[in-house]
Amino acid sequence: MIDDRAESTLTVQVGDSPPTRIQVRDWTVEVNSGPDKGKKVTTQDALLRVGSDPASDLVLSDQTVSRRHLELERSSQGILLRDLGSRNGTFLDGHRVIQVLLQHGDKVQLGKTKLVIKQESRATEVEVSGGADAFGSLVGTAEKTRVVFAQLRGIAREDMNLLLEGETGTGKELAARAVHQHSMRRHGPFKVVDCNLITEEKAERELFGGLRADEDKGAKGVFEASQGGTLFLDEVGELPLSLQPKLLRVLESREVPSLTGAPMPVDVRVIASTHRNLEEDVRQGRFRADLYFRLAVARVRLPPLRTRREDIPVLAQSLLRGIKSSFELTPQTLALFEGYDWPGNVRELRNVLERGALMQETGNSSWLDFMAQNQRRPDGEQPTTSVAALVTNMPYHEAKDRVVADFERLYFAEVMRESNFDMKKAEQHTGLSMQSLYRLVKKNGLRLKDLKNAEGLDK
Ligand SMILES: Nc1ncnc2c1ncn2[C@@H]1O[C@H](COP(=O)(O)OP(=O)(O)OP(=O)(O)O)[C@@H](O)[C@H]1O
Repeated sequence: MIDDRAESTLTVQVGDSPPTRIQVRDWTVEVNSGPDKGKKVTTQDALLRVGSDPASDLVLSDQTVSRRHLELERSSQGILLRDLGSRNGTFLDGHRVIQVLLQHGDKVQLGKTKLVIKQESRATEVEVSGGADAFGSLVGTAEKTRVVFAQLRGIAREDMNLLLEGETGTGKELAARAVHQHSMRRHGPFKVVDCNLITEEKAERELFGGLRADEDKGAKGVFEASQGGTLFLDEVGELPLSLQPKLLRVLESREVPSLTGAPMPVDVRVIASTHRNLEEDVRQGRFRADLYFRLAVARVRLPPLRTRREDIPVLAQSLLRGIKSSFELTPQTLALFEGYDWPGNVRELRNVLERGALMQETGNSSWLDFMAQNQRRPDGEQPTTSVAALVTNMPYHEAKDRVVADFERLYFAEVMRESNFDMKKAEQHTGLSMQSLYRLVKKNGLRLKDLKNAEGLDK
């Protein structure tokens, strides 16, 4: 449907404007009534997820609340609420809302729960680069991204442990590498441990060292191998509870057992990552509080790509350079990318570009086709559909709503861009009435100021 032949190509310069200082303000979401009354979260993060899923930032026990019910995003205009296809809906002043800009003090109803959203007066000033920015191999241009880079730059200089939070594919491992490269440990080793794979038996041998079998005598534990450098504990929330005290002991004593059993000092900075809400895991007894505080001396949250769409052009350019493809990005393609939600974040964008480059070579250029085909499991082995990847762990109605919402967003983004936001053309193309079209276009977040010829509407 969309012609991907290049009309113009886009180039983005990194670091081309002087730095500016911006204020990052705290904001609070508090449960005003319902089963979790009194529970609250205060944050400087750009995004806060609310639901009954334990990975949410505000976890509700209210059974009428969906697992992924809504998300709140701080933007320059205020707090933007997005219902994530919840089963029982989200209400503001008695009206069901899909997406709405909240005012300070607004009360939002979801199930039996009422939330109040407040902007706090406390603010921190952060110096960020102007324009586009980079930190190690991470690139970005959105203000949120530049704030994250400024935080990481500051933390890299200090020798403290760091916890990186964020959804899959948001760049946590790249961020850890970049912090290492910008720290005084940069000439030392950078080692990665995937905590998903650590079992009790493996932990003694591979993680902490000591107690090695004869055939392993020459092998070092990973703490010892990271001596003078950085150890990245990927998905630390998956570390079995039984091993957590051992890790805590090493972090506190800065020693691991040597071959002789005598303690050996280790000088290692630990950076951990998680896609979970570890604070909630601590509350639920799934993660030790003392270990959490040791790891999260500094904490940085990498925002999902859907909340920093301005990053997409510069990211796409940079990823294409990495793929070494001659593939050209047209404004239409970028517009389509910017209208998509990227549940797999930057990794998914990279996969789409790799697939796009391949499809271009084979003469097939339908973006919709390959956006739909794009969803594969992170290990890249077992092909699956976008639908299955997103929703298999949700109840049926929630899953269905979510899939329909995703389809609508993609469909209307493409139709409106193809028709150059001409409502009459879009009406003919979709076969919908002007009223329905208008409602669906608006619901799916397309900019009203771009719409043309929207006559005959009963607004
Ligand atoms: N800001 C960025 N700039 C450039 N590339 C990025 C950026 N963020 C992520 N990427 C790309 O996305 C891929 C995934 O990043 P990374 O492995 O660091 O994510 P992650 O958050 O650690 O994911 P997971 O939690 O699934 O392990 C990287 O290989 C890189 O290509």
